[in-house]
Amino acid sequence: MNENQFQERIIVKKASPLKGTIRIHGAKNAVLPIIAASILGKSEPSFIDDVPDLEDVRILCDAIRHLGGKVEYDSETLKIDTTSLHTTEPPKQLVQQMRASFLLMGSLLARTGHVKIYLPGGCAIGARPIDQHLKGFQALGAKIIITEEYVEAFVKERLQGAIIYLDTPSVGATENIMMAACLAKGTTILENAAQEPEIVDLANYLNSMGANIKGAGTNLIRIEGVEELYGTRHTVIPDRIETGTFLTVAAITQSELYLKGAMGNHLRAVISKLSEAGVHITEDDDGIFVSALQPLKPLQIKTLPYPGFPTDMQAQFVTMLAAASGTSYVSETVFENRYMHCTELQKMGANIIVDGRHATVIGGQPLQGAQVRMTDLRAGAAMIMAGLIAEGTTEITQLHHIDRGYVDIVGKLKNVGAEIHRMKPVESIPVQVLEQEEETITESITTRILRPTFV
Ligand SMILES: CC(=O)N[C@H]1[C@@H](OP(=O)(O)OP(=O)(O)OC[C@H]2O[C@@H](n3ccc(=O)[nH]c3=O)[C@H](O)[C@@H]2O)O[C@H](CO)[C@@H](O)[C@@H]1O
Ligand SMILES: C=C(OP(=O)(O)O)C(=O)O
Repeated sequence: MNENQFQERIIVKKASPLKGTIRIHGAKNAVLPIIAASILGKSEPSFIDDVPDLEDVRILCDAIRHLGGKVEYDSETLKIDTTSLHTTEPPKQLVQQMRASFLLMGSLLARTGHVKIYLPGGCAIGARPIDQHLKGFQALGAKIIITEEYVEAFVKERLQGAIIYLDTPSVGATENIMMAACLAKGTTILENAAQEPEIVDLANYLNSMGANIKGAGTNLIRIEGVEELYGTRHTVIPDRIETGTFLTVAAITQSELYLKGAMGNHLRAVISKLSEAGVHITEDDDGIFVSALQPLKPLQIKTLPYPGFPTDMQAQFVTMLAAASGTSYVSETVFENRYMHCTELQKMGANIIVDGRHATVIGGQPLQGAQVRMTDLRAGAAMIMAGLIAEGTTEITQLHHIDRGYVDIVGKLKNVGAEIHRMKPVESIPVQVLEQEEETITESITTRILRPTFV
């Protein structure tokens, strides 16, 4: 018995070409800021539709409940009522589980004039400072105290509109400052703002709550502060990273898939790179059809803020390129420590050389099934992709990473023909069983413990 059996894990086997339809869920990175923004609604609940059932969503909803909000989740609709709040201190243990929890800062500060929030956790893909968020709040007139563990911010009356230039187009800082500025007195101009589709979705939600935001989706956002915001109804955009992930799954397994609900407009850089690699993609009003029946060509990729190539697709592309015929070059310019999946891919036989922010992927080396870990969320998807083309069986642990951001990825892949199962960890084995079944123990325990939790 190997030590992995004491952990929950995904077992994946080499796949024949996959075929069928995969439904794309609402975007994690859109719904999280929207949940944080719901705090700004002083009257009427918000109804958020197409909310993916993800661990990050559950954690943020728990944080809202802790603050005094009422949250219900039914049939992918979240009802959030934040008309009365009773604390401005989100709980440490929830905040430290995820990066997006820090987005509670802008909305709590604007709504109540105070917030005390612990420094956020999340995927270890780089240092991930919060200086641009704080710079924005200070410009809006907040007094800030920072310790090694938490940040506390106060404002006497209302925040005041300001001109804020972001040193780097941070997604989270743009969202946090945009939320805070909605209730500030006067006009805020946010320069060098991030332009991601999730920012546009957040601005649409805020505007429908009564805010006055113009320019979201460009690098200059103008926010006229209003007196009050109220709950509203909003549908979350489809997840472009989940879509991109399944596009690369199709590419690496030489498959044909239809991604229902996917929106190509948010994925121009990814679709363009896949086309360059020889993958055929057609879009219609309901989704994206991908056909990858030719050998993959190598690529050069550089991750950049939107509309550039997304860092959240880098791990999946590196894995796909390990199966291409030729050498690819990848540069990661957004996060300084986002190649941990390469070490795991190397265990499977991939020929990848990492040098600082650059990775050279020498494609075409056959992969072998191995025991590997998910080192972060997207690396988790990358491990599954590698398992789908590796000879034999791949066992993947550290599944909490994938649960943060993909709704039932195992079930979705199984539905299109993949041999993939999620296994519960082995429970402790009674000594007498070990003694009685000495001869047949390996097989009987293995059969008992390898029961899939999803069928
Ligand atoms: C919940 C969510 O939406 N997460 C996404 C969001 O993360 P997140 O909002 O954390 O990412 P940012 O855009 O803020 O980070 C981009 C870069 O800016 C730097 N930075 C950021 C803030 C700051 O105050 N100072 C600073 O220097 C970061 O270290 C990083 O190098 O955008 C990232 C970049 O597309 C994605 O990978 C994440 O999936
Ligand atoms: C890095 C990611 O998320 P987060 O910012 O929540 O850690 C991601 O979605 O790939």
